[in-house]
Formats: sequence, C-alpha cells, structure tokens
Amino acid sequence: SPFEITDHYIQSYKDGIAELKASAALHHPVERSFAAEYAEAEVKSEPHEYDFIIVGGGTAGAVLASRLSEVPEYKVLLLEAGGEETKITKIPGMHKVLGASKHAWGYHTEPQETWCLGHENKICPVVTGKILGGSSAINDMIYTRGNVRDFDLWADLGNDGWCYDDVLPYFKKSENAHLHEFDRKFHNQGGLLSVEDPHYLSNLSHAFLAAGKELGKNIVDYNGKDQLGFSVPQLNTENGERTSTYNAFIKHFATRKNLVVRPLSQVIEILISPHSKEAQGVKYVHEKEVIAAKASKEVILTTGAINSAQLLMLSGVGPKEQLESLGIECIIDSPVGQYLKDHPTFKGLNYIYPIEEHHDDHEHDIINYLRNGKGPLTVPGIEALAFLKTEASKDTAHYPDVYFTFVPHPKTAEHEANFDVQITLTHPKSTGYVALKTKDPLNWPKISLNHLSDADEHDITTMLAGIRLAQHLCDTAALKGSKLNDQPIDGCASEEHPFNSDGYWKCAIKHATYSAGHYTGSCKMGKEAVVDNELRVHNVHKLRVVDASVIPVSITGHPQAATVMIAEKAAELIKHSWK
Ligand SMILES: Cc1cc2nc3c(=O)[nH]c(=O)nc-3n(C[C@H](O)[C@H](O)[C@H](O)COP(=O)(O)OP(=O)(O)OC[C@H]3O[C@@H](n4cnc5c(N)ncnc54)[C@H](O)[C@@H]3O)c2cc1C
Repeated sequence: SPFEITDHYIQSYKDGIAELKASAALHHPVERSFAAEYAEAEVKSEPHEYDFIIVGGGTAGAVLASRLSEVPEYKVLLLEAGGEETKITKIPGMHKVLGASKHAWGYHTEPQETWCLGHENKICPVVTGKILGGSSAINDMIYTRGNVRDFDLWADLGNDGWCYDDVLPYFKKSENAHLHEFDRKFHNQGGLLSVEDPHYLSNLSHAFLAAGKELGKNIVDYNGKDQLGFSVPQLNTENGERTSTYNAFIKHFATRKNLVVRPLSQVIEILISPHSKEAQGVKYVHEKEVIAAKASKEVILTTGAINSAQLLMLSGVGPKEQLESLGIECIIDSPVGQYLKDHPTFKGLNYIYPIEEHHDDHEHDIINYLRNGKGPLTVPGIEALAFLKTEASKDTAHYPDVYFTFVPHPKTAEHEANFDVQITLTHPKSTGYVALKTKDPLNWPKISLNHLSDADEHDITTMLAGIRLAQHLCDTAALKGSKLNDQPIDGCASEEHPFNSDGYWKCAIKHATYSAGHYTGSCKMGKEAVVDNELRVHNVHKLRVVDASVIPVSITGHPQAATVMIAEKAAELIKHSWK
C-alpha cells in the first residue's frame, strides 16, 4: 500500500480479529420462530415489481444477479438473509472462526449413528454461510473445478449441455488467473473472479510436495489436463485478501440502477399459484416486517443445498407425504431434499515434525498482511493438496477417490511443530437428506449426512486405504523425521484393535470424520429429479434453482468453482429464454 500503516490502523485489525474470535466462541445460534416473532405482523407489499427475484446473495446468487443486471431492461431484486462482509471477514486466516460465527446459519445434523461418534450426542455441525457472498465469504477459498469425468457423468444422466466440453467455457469466463504457470486452454485472465497462487507457504509444504514426487506422483495443475497428483492450492484471493463472489461480481457494479440488493432479508415462502403452478413472487422478513414482492419473469432460488430444499418444501414443492404430514399443501410432488451429498473428511492423522519452524508473532502477521499481502493470514492454512487413487479404487481410469489436504502447524509456545494429512472422499456412496421439522419457516431444517453408512462399506474402506496411502507418503525420505502422533483417539485403541491396526483406524474414522461443508444434490438436476437441464423446477413455471443443490454427481474436489460455473451458465440460459 502507498499509505503509511498507522499504529491505530493495525490496532483496529487486532481488535477486529479478537472481537470476531470472541464472538464466535460465545455464539450459540438460536432457532427462531415465525409464529413468535411475526404473529402480529401485517404483510406489506413491495412498491416495485421486478423481472427477476433472486433469493440468496451467496456464491451463485451474486454471480447470477451480476450477470442478469448486465441487461439494463431487467429489474433484479437480490434478497439475502445475512449481512455485509467486513475487512476482518476478508482476512483468509479467519476462515476457521467464520464457520462458528453469526455469519453462518448454525445448523447441525440429527444424531448420527455411523460417524460423528466423538461429538456430544453424535451431533455434528453443518456449516453454510449467512452473509452477502454466502459460503464463498466464509469457506477455505480453494479453487478446484473437479474432474472432466464429473461433468461427463452429469451429461450421461440425461443432462444435455453439461458435459465437460460444454461447461469449460463457463469456468473460464469468470476466471482471472494470477498463477505462476498455467495452460491457456484451461485458464483465463480478465474474468471477474481472482484465482491466485498462495501468498504464503511454510517449508513443511515443500517437503510434502517432494514426498509426493518421491512416490512417483506428478506435480500438476489440478484444474488443467490431469487432476491426479500433488499441488499447492489455487485460491480465490486477490492480493492475499479473500474475494467472495459478492465482492468479485457485485461490488464493482453497485451503482447499477436496475439491481437492488437487500441484505438482512430472509425469504420465508415462494408464492406459487396452486392452480397455474406458476411462481409469482416471494414473501420475506426484513427486521420487523413481512413483505411480499412480485416477479414478472422468474423467481430464482440460490439459497444453497440446505436452504433451497427447505424453501421449496415450505412452498409446497417436495415429497407429498412429508409435506402433508406437516399440514403443507403439496403443489408438486418432488424428491426435494432426498439426495443430499457431502464430502466426509478424516482429521485424525497427525504427525509430529521436529524441524525448527517457529511461529507466534501475531502483530508481524497483521503488518505483513496489510503492507505486503503476504504471510500466514493470507491463506486458509491448507498449504498443499493431492488428488489420488487409493488401493480401494476399482476405477481403471484416472478418477481420484480421495484428496489429501496438508495442514501444517508450526511450532508455538504451546506445541511442537506438527502437521495433519486430512483425507476426504471424493465420491462417497453414503447419501443424506434435508427434511422439514415443522412448517415454521424460521425453524431449522432436519439434516442428516449419514456419512460412512453405505451397506457395502465402500466409504470406510476407501478412507482406511487413504490413511494407509498417507502413511506411506509420510514414510518417504522427503518427510524424514516426521513421526506418527500415537496419542490414540479416545475409546478406539484396545487389546483387540491396538493403535495403528485397521480396527483402530476404522474406529478413529467414525469418531474423527467431519463434514467438508460441500453440500450438493438436494435439488438435483435430472429427468426424474427436481430440476431439468435448464435448472427449471419440474412442473412449476417461472421457478429455477441455481446453486450447489442442483449438482447431480459430486465434484472430485471442492464445489465452489462448479457453483460459479452453474450460475454463469444459468445466466445465459435465462437471458436466452427471455430474448
Ligand atoms: C467451511 C466450508 C469450507 C469450504 N471450503 C471450500 C473451498 O475451499 N473451496 C470450494 O470450492 N468450496 C468450499 N466449500 C463449499 C462451497 O463454499 C459451497 O459449495 C458453495 O459456496 C455453495 O454455494 P451456493 O451458492 O450453493 O450456496 P451459498 O454460497 O451458501 O449461498 C446461499 C446464500 O443464500 C442465503 N440464504 C439462505 N436461505 C435464505 C433465505 N431463506 N432468504 C434469503 N437468503 C437466504 C444464505 O445466507 C447464503 O448467503 C466450503 C464450504 C464450507 C461450509
């Protein structure tokens, strides 16, 4: 920065960070009730009519609002339940705190029987953003598009227009690549969404990449020709600062007269005529008011895989039996919420690494972040990735069944230097669901992720194979000196299953597996599914879903880039259909 960074300015960051951490630690999300809060409220009407109402200013919603409002004749209303990002939420190093803060919905699972056993009452958090930018404003910022085969499988399921060759131009359209090396066939410069190499890497991550090479794996651009191999992550940051889709796609166009963005506005119903089966508008709550707004062209749901399913069901689109049992008139019987996918991540593999790498200087990190856009605050702490095939894979081609996330923890006053190799399943067989608990729109939905529940044990077997592969990696000369942390997970080591036996790890997996926050599929695209290949809700007019919920086969990796691609493509489909 050309400006002098004053002590006062640095202090404002220190205070902001401390405040966010403290408020996240104390944050206990409380389930709200429409009946209690709005019983007396009259429904007011929005004074203007809009062409498009976009519900949810998150990852996809921000992209879509930006693209539709490029057409000056379209009047677009974007409604978002959460508030604004701040200079503190944009610090990449804050990602861990954000998920537990008021900027996330605070959801959790129903008690789980097959995983999450190390958590109180076997209930695990379900993290999803509640802020302009949505989950892209709170997530780990890793830019991964997925495997060529993912999209070809979408098309094979009957979704014409979604094979890899069809979607690649939309991935490229949004991208502004600032990468050390990249192939122009797969990347683009000049789009709205910045994609960068990390601005900070510790020495440990170089050793991790070298270990990959030692095993004969390639160092790859995992968004390029071949995904299998090792890499540093590509990040959605700009000069080391988080760039959410709201920041990338809307902030610069804030003066557009035809785009109205309304934060702190939670939609409680899509108004669908039971006779014409046409979406006509929405009802939303803003502060103490209940407001009805009309859309002359379309209502577009971009509320994410959990809330899009909930909102459709609250509005009469969902499994008939479930809706009727709660006293909701079923306008369209649809399998909403029944195919919820996620990526399970095992976080129980830790290595002590006695190389001197000390790190404890918070003030220095803040100054380095502000002055140079460098240092540990510019990254999410994930310093390397590997997309791999384990011995459990029956695939004959190059389809990774796991990815590794390398998370180093430098030495501090409290602990020795150590690192985690986290293992995530790319294509778990287990499937969860989102259902309604009640018909109160401010109540939380019922969520079950059901990780590791598939009958043929594909998921736990693959995770175990992933652990063994990670151990093999850590035995290389490049990571010489690293030592498996042999502190067993509570209740998992026994005479029958001693530490490091397969039995031990299977127990550990059930205790220390977490949700990656990669929710997809709850309003999936397909012929017998919830939306068609143009993302229109089957049998309802003027209503689309455009977010991660439509993804019909999970992404081999992190789903944000695919969600942005979906919104880019949807914008063109929508513009085309109203030409
Ligand atoms: C902790 C975490 C880490 C992750 N890390 C990565 C990563 O590194 N890379 C990656 O690619 N993916 C990552 N993901 C996943 C990725 O962020 C999501 O898949 C993607 O952002 C989902 O986009 P979306 O548009 O479907 O939903 P969201 O971005 O969640 O947007 C939905 C928006 O709708 C709003 N909304 C919901 N209900 C209502 C309502 N009734 N009325 C008004 N507004 C409403 C929400 O507040 C939110 O802003 C991560 C997710 C989490 C939770």
